[in-house]
Amino acid sequence: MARPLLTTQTEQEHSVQQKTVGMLVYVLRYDDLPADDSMILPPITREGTTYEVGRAPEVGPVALEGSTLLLPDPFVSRTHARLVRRRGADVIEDLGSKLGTFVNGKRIEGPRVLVDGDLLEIGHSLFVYRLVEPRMAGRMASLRKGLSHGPTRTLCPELAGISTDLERIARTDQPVLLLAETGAGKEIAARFVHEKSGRAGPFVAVDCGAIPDHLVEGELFGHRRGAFSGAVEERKGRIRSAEGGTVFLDEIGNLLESAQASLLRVIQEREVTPVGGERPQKVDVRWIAATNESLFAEDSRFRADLRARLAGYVALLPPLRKRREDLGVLCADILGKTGLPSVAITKRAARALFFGDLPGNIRELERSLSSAAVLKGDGPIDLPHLSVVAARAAGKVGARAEGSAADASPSEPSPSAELPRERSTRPPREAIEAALVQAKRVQGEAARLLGVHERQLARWMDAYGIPRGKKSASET
Ligand SMILES: Nc1ncnc2c1ncn2[C@@H]1O[C@H](COP(=O)(O)OP(=O)(O)OP(=O)(O)O)[C@@H](O)[C@H]1O
Repeated sequence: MARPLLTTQTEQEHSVQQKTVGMLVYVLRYDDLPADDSMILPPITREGTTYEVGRAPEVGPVALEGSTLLLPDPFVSRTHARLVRRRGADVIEDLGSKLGTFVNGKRIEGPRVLVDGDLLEIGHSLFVYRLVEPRMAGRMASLRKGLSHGPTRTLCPELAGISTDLERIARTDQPVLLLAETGAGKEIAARFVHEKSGRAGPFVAVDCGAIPDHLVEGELFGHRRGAFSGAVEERKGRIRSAEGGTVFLDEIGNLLESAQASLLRVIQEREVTPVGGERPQKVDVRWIAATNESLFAEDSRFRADLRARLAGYVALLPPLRKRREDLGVLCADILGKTGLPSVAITKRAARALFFGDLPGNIRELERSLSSAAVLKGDGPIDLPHLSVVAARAAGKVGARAEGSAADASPSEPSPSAELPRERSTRPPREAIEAALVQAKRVQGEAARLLGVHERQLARWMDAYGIPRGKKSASET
């Protein structure tokens, strides 16, 4: 008879272990942002397995030797911290390091269960912890440095999954609809599809939100000479310019309703009639559309039939705050363009920039880092060099202090204003269950493992319908 995997576990614990696997990603070092040495560590799948993290004896690349991760970081103690899989959860413990181990900007006092998206600082080295499906965790770990995604790479499991799908879809004629927040990399993804499509024609991007209303149809479909006043010569239009290639309709949600109807006809009939023309012209293009609006909302003014035409494959690209494991690659890509051999950032500035919501996504990161790299002079990037972060922090402080915005110095924002609020978002059910299992169902202990107040844990347990645990270890 086959032996159960873990004979001491209850069924509930076992299912917690099966659903997701922890994936620890070494992201970057504050003292060398463009180093481009991010690495996905093999997942810990067996009970009791441990990683130790310590300082590398010499300067060199980050190295995994057996189960020890060696960081070339002078702020890391020789034996600094340990990650251990215990009762279906991954737990981080400080091993008496000199400078401590931090989760989401807070020094840990004892063992701490990690949950999806946690930001771990060991010395000046930043890690992101993700919970992913076991199959995906294995795949990502085998890639180690991430999956290539156009001109860049990704270590984010969700984006890697989308990127793989996009590469396969690229070889078909299926239209692609990219949904993402502003600056999250829609155009990069669209160019990736074009590159992988093997289509010989050009990639033509059209910003549907930037064309004045009265010019939209002429711009897209072209016009005959004399079609309207000002049409002094014939124009091909953007769609026919992409013949044999790809049309990328950015901000499609802003397209005029009349143009939506014409575009629908073009996609259906595969022919374009220029403004003022009578004879339609055949066109062979691949359609990619993108928007940061919800075209699927009930009150959307976007035509459902056009949406259905464009949505051959729909990709929901994650915002940067959900893929912080890519920060190392992005910093290297962005700072690589500056030509600076090495760029450092102070810990407080790193927290303000990397731990915040980053509503402008990659574009915000790009602008912040590029200008900070100029402003910093010979030293590291510090808070006063991060003008966007500073302005936002000042805005928040101002909003809170009702009319006292002037009190908030834009050159010295409070880093805490940008830090994610301590576990205000509900972790997944399995993380809560794992903490309860680990704490032998003593709620106070489970709350401590999760880094929240006991009352907060109780609210989450109620929301998930998890039965209440024990008030103390002595309670039966
Ligand atoms: N890997 C990368 N390395 C460096 N810069 C990047 C990377 N990915 C994206 N960017 C930059 O981030 C910015 C936003 O990327 P992109 O234009 O693809 O996003 P978008 O979602 O299309 O933006 P928008 O919503 O404004 O149309 C661009 O300036 C782009 O050059």
